[in-house]
Amino acid sequence: MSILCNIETSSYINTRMKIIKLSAINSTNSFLKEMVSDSMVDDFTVVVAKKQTSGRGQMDTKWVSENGKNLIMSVFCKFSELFIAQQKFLNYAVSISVFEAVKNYKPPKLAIKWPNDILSEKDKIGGILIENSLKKDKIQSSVVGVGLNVNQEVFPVDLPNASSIKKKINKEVDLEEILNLVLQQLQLNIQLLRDKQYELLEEKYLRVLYKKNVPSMFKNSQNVLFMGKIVGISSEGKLQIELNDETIQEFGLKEVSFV
Ligand SMILES: O=C(O)CCCC[C@@H]1SC[C@@H]2NC(=O)N[C@@H]21
Repeated sequence: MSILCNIETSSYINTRMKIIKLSAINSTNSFLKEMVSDSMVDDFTVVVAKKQTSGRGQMDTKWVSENGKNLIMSVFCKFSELFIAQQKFLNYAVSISVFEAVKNYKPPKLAIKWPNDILSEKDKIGGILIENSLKKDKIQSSVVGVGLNVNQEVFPVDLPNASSIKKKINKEVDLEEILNLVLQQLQLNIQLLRDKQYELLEEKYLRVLYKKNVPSMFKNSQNVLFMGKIVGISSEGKLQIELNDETIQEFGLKEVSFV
């Protein structure tokens, strides 16, 4: 694999976790997926990069991050009993982990915006891209990608709501420290998932969900504005919004946005 020449270090941070540090890569998710297809990967292998040349976000967007300033990482997780229908709990476990790690730095109004954006105030400081390998009705394994804006201070003008922890707390954050916090949290919450602690994961997620129970303006896929409040997540992982007439409607990822 030609990409292996970028490896800076490869070590174990504890008995369970192998960590590969790269100076540059196309995408840590793509790199790990390639390793998985070559069967080179143990459970909880972590890939961290200083820079991505083709970082990927949700819904075919790009994830751009200034070289060496932020956390760019992917983790490989194996599952034996996780059904595709339980995907939302994996999403909860990962979002909660990033949230809890960032919480240590006390950025203002930290929240998870459904499904898995990390916000401080109204600004996005982190995103998550989970790519699954499926067999029949189960998730066999996942590559969990996390992009967290840590010390970047300047963002492209076309991303007015992008920010970083440093911008929010006016202090530089140690990248190695926050990496370890995210990994500790991931080990904890992925274990909860493997232990089928679904109610606990849902409770943790809903407690910090952005605008939960707060009357808000939304836009549907036909660009129609409407008022409502988020009341929960359906069993299929859709956003449940209570409308003014007290009916509850469910929305998939492409079907609704905040205004
Ligand atoms: O759109 C989003 O909010 C998700 C962004 C996820 C970005 C991370 S950075 C590390 C990993 N590698 C990628 O190419 N994407 C994810």
